[in-house]
Formats: sequence, structure tokens, C-alpha cells
Amino acid sequence: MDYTIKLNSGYEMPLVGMGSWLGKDEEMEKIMSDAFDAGYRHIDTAFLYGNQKGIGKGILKVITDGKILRDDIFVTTKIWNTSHTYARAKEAIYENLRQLGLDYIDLMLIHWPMAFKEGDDIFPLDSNGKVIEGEGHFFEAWKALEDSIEEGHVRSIGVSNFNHKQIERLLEKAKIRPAVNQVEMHPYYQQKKLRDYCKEKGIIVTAFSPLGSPGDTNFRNKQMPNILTDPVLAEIAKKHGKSPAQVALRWAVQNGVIVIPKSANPVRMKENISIFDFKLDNDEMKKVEGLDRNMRCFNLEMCDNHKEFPFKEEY
Ligand SMILES: NC(=O)C1=CN([C@@H]2O[C@H](COP(=O)(O)OP(=O)(O)OC[C@H]3O[C@@H](n4cnc5c(N)ncnc54)[C@H](OP(=O)(O)O)[C@@H]3O)[C@@H](O)[C@H]2O)C=CC1
Ligand SMILES: O=C1CO[C@H](CO)[C@@H](O)[C@@H]1O
Repeated sequence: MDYTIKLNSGYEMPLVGMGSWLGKDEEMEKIMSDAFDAGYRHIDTAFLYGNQKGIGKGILKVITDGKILRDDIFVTTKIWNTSHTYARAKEAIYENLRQLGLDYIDLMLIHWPMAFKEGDDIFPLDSNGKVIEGEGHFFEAWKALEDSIEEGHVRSIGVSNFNHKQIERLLEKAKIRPAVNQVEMHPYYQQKKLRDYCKEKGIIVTAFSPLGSPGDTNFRNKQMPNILTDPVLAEIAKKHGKSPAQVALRWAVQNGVIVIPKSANPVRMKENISIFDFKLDNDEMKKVEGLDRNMRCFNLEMCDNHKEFPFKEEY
């Protein structure tokens, strides 16, 4: 199996990337160094995560040390929901480049299809705790992304957390098709219909929280069990001399899906990328398919009032 997958933009994207949500800016230079040593060449970040400067330092270090070429590193970042007017989206693209200290980004995504009220408040909420809608729309943000490709700042563009109807509406207007849709996906939330839809449209799916985000206690759906203790995953893992995490990741990549597990621990980093030396057979793939509970880690209930809230659709 290849380590990379070809995007509709023509660029190759590594099938395993390093997630970085909740990674602290001041820790990211060291985390990047460990990740590069473990073999990662793909990092996922976002304006929201507040850690792009540290990630940029880590990237600059390996390049200036002559260890890795910039062209061999794949950087994904995202523009946040408070920047969906054309002008603010353009500014957000430049700001991401500035924070990362890079002269181009490999893949820039619209983080969510929902425009939030503009300003410094990342999650602007009303007195009922519901999100306040903003000006602009993902159509405008998309136009800014398309223009950034023409300007040479970005190589590929895509979306995140879009349902199939939102992608359909985007495709009707877009000059450039999205290369990727980054969505939650793991054995308890398998996204089969959305994956089939994306495949038909030539859009690659990236799975976020591919391990079910076991470390988060603030945002995660409290009903969500720890998938890494699932007995079926454990049984398959034992047969291969692998861990349940590796089985969950291998299942995703065998479905043609990119995974971006986050770890700050060098041993687990290595574990999560060591999934190319074994294969799940049809029976094992079916067993993992049987684990689907249609259960998300992240429901984002405070946004369910938004006209573009993506989770009102089945997929
Ligand atoms: N587009 C979007 O809206 C979203 C994007 N994302 C992206 O996806 C990435 C991954 O998702 P995330 O929510 O972080 O969750 P993950 O499913 O990647 O789980 C990360 C957690 O699992 C632990 N962990 C990692 N590897 C192992 C292992 N082999 N065995 C046991 N525990 C392990 C980590 O702890 P430790 O660090 O101690 O190893 C961490 O607490 C994010 O970091 C972010 O980049 C995430 C959410 C939403
Ligand atoms: O990327 C992300 C990390 O997790 C957050 C928790 O709700 C999400 O809002 C966000 O999309």
C-alpha cells in the first residue's frame, strides 16, 4: 500500500498525518521534531488551535538543518468561522501563512460551513448560549481560497465538516473543486454514505478524531465510550501483534481515507504511523464495519441554531 494518496489538484497527500488540536504553541517545536523523527511528513493544524507559530518553528528547523525538504512536508490548515466574508477570508489565509512562517500552504480548508459573527471572539454566543451568525458565507470564503491558489499561496483547497448537500451547493458554484472533506470518522462513526458521496465526486476524505479523541474531556460527547478498549478491535489487534489504535487507523486507510491522529508522545506517534506493515482481511474489515454506532464525539450543539449547521442532514 502507498503512503500517499493523489488529490484532484494533482498533489500527493500522506495518508497519515499528525493532528495538533490541544497541542500548546510552546510545545509544538519539540512535538514536530519528534513527529519528523517518527516518520511523519504531514501535519494538521488550524487558526483555531493557536499553535501555528510553534509548528512553523519546528518545520523551519528541519528544513534549515537540511534534514527534510519543504516540498516533502505537507501542511494542512484551516480558516476559522469568523472569517467567511471574502475580505476576511483573504486576511485569514495571509494570517495562517504568517503564523506558520511559510510561503505556501499545501492544503487550506474552510473549517466549518457556518459563518460566525466577525471579531476576536472565536465562539460568539448569545444570552441563550447559541452561536451568533456572521456576515459572509462559505461561498465567499471559497472564492478567496480559489484566488489564493492562483496567487500561489496555497496548493490545494478543501472543506471540513460539510454535509453532502453543502458540498453539492459548493460544486454548483465552484471554479475549483474541493480536494478534501475533513470530517469526524472512526469505528463508532463511520460516515459510509458521506464517504461514498465524496468518492463519487473525486473528493478525498480525511478522518479527524480517528481514535475517537480519547484525551478530550471538555468538548467530547460524554456518552462516547473509549473506542480503544473495544473488544473486537482488541481481538483483531492481538492477531496481528498490533494495538487497537493501529487497527482503527489501518481500517480507515484501507478505505482510502487519510487519518490525522494526534499524539504528543513519541512512542504513540511511532505506533500510529506504523500501519503499513500489516493488512486487514475482508472478514476483519467487516468486523470493524459492524462496530458503527453512528455516534459522534463532537455534536457542536451550541451551533444547532445556525442555518448552515451541518449535522441536520443524515450525511
Ligand atoms: N476539522 C475539525 O473540525 C477537527 C479536526 N481535528 C483534527 O484531527 C486531529 C485528531 O483528532 P483528535 O480530536 O485530536 O483525536 P484523536 O482521535 O487523534 O485522539 C487523540 C488522543 O488520543 C491519544 N492517543 C494518541 N495515540 C494513541 C494511541 N496509540 N493509544 C492511545 N491513546 C492515543 C492522545 O494522547 P497523547 O497525546 O497523550 O498520545 C490524544 O489524547 C486533531 O488533533 C486535529 O488536528 C479534530 C477535531 C475536529
Ligand atoms: O478542530 C476542532 C477541534 O475540536 C473542536 C471541538 O469542538 C472543534 O470545534 C474544532 O472543529
